[in-house]
Amino acid sequence: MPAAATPSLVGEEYEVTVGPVAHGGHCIARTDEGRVLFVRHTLPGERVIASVTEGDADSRFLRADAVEVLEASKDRVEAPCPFSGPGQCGGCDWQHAAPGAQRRLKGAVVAEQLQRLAGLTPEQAGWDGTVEPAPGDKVAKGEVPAWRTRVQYAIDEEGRAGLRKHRSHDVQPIDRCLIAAPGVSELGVEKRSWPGMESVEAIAATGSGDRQVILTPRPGERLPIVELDKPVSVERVHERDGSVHRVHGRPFVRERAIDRTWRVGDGGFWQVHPKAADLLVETVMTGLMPKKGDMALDLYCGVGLFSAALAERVGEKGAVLGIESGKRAVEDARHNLRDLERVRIEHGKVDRVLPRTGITEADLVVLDPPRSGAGRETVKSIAALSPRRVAYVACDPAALARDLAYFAEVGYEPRWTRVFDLFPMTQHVECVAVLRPVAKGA
Ligand SMILES: C[S@@+](CC[C@H](N)C(=O)[O-])C[C@H]1O[C@@H](n2cnc3c(N)ncnc32)[C@H](O)[C@@H]1O
Repeated sequence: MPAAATPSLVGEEYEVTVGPVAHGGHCIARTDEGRVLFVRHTLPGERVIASVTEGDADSRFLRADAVEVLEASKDRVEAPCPFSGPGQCGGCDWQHAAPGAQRRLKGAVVAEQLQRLAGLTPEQAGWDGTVEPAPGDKVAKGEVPAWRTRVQYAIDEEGRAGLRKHRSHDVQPIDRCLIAAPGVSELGVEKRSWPGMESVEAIAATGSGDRQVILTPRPGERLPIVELDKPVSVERVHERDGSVHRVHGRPFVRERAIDRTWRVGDGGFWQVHPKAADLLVETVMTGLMPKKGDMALDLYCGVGLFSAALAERVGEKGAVLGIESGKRAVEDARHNLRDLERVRIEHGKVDRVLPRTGITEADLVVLDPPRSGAGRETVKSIAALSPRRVAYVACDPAALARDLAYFAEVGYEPRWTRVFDLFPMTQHVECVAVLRPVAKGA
């Protein structure tokens, strides 16, 4: 006889006192029977009714939403966005927290990850424990920075644009997104119907005025002719099979950062916050202190942002090698850096390309991996080149902390770390850790 299915607890309600924040945009609570709950839409110290959204009687932990707040935290504010709240848009995690509290929550998560996965206190990581707002962001209560220069709208069965609900394919239709940059909102994607489409990505480039709309149709659907509220200088359509059909305009947007223009083609990575690229380059260069004649590596180099900054500093006697796995990004990087003779960009995955570059020593390394981080083998390959400084740019503090533990194994320690709130209202942060070899005899 097949074993009886464990009964689901979805919809069960528990009255709980909420404990600390955890990685993932939720807080931890325990039911009277000792079940662990990951509760969204709440804040540490609150007394809430938590309604289970995922899990059954055998689950190690349950996911839940705070559906009623019995005792509110002093950090709680009315969510500025009408689409935020239990069962609604999954895009933002901390709409209900005052801006300063959002940064404290993010700081607590970074501290917890560093301690748990790398065994580092903030002091040992060279971090003052603060999460710094991006320059120019509104940080007062009730103000929402409109920072998102790239928004991927999901389209529901009725052709309405919205954003996905938390951990779901369901779409929350919206009529505006408060964190979308003005250039994205002005396109009016939410105001028109998109029958037959699965997603619509809207991009408003920084500094050039370029805009791009990328459409992904549902299987078997035809591509529409699109008219948007604002002229779109670039407009492209993804076919389902992965090929790309050009409708009109350029197949890329031009971004501006570090006084250069960057071609970023279809699907290529570019930081979403308009201030991020300049801020991260400045932070990384301050940490690495490149010198004329240095040999520098830019791992996971995207369209070449850090490579350019390094090349300008290491001069004619130095050299920069970038490694990037995206074919289109490599083409863009080579195009973007064509004036910098001492830069070479290799196409391929870092873990495969790095051990085969023929380079046996490097003075400086910057690595900016995707959310999964770099991993032990790549960290070993970096250490084998004996760089005097390594700058690690991380969009996931868990991956950073895990990789810092690997760096410790091969004799590198953080000299300092900074943490930036480049994703206000969401749980995400960007960290930069600068590492150096552990002093001999230490
Ligand atoms: C966070 S982005 C950083 C890009 C660039 N440093 C910047 O700031 O614009 C990570 C980049 O790594 C690339 N990537 C992902 N996995 C990779 C791998 N295993 N090897 C090389 N590049 C990879 C992605 O295509 C993406 O361009």
